Amino acid sequence: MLHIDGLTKRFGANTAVDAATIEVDRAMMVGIIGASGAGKSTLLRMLNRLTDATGGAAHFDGTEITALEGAAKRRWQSDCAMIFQQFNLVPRMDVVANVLHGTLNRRSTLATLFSLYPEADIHRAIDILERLGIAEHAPKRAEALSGGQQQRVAIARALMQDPRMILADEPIASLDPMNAQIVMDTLRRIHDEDGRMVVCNLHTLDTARRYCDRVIGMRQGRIVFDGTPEQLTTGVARDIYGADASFSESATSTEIREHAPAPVPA
Ligand SMILES: Nc1ncnc2c1ncn2[C@@H]1O[C@H](COP(=O)(O)OP(=O)(O)OP(=O)(O)O)[C@@H](O)[C@H]1O
Repeated sequence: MLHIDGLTKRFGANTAVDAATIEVDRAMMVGIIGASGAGKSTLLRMLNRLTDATGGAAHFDGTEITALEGAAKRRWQSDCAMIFQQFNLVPRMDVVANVLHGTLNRRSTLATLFSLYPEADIHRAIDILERLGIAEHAPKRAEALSGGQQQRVAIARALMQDPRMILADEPIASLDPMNAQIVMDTLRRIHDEDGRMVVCNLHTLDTARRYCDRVIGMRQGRIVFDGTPEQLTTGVARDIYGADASFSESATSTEIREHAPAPVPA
């Protein structure tokens, strides 16, 4: 299914991703973890061709995606929808229009210019919003929604493309723990119900353990762990994050906890 072979990206003297090799033979939910700067975003960006690789190759279902150009490259970018930490919605546009944006690459420039959407697409957009539990917000401007709701709109926009793979780059990094859980539940559901492959960059260990079938650990551009959530022990995590014996898992946790009330000023 997805074969990544020696994929490398250099920025000048800095090697952001160093000969990454990953074999995924069936659609699953893959989590990529690692400290800030480990190369997680760069790896995803090479897969959806926002960034060109310096070396190596990636294949999806037999097609060398790192070699695609022109229309074939655009088709692939539509086949692997990307979700970002900052949602990347058009804030002043309503929710439905944001979701319909997911069809832009298969519509004519003229239709896009005049916001002419086929009725079937509008119905589909509403159906997807319903599925994600946010249809009641359809007429609102995106900027009026909470972060968690906005991220679900971004997921709806991705689904509108009917992608073969979803790449999520730190989709919960800007969310509070409650909304983080809703968004991760949504991504997991999409995987379970649609059988779509989901590759998700995550900051936090507990999220990777809880939601992913397979976890890949990156450190300084290299893949230093590739295994099941059960194999991701505290010792392994310490290697991935490059921390010493004082490494504490809670430092990378998004678990929902009761917060102690703030002290009342005297
Ligand atoms: N466009 C760029 N130009 C130069 N260097 C870059 C560029 N993008 C990323 N880098 C560098 O590549 C390395 C990997 O960055 P990347 O953003 O992929 O890491 P990350 O694991 O996703 O980090 P974070 O969790 O902070 O997003 C870093 O050293 C970063 O400074």
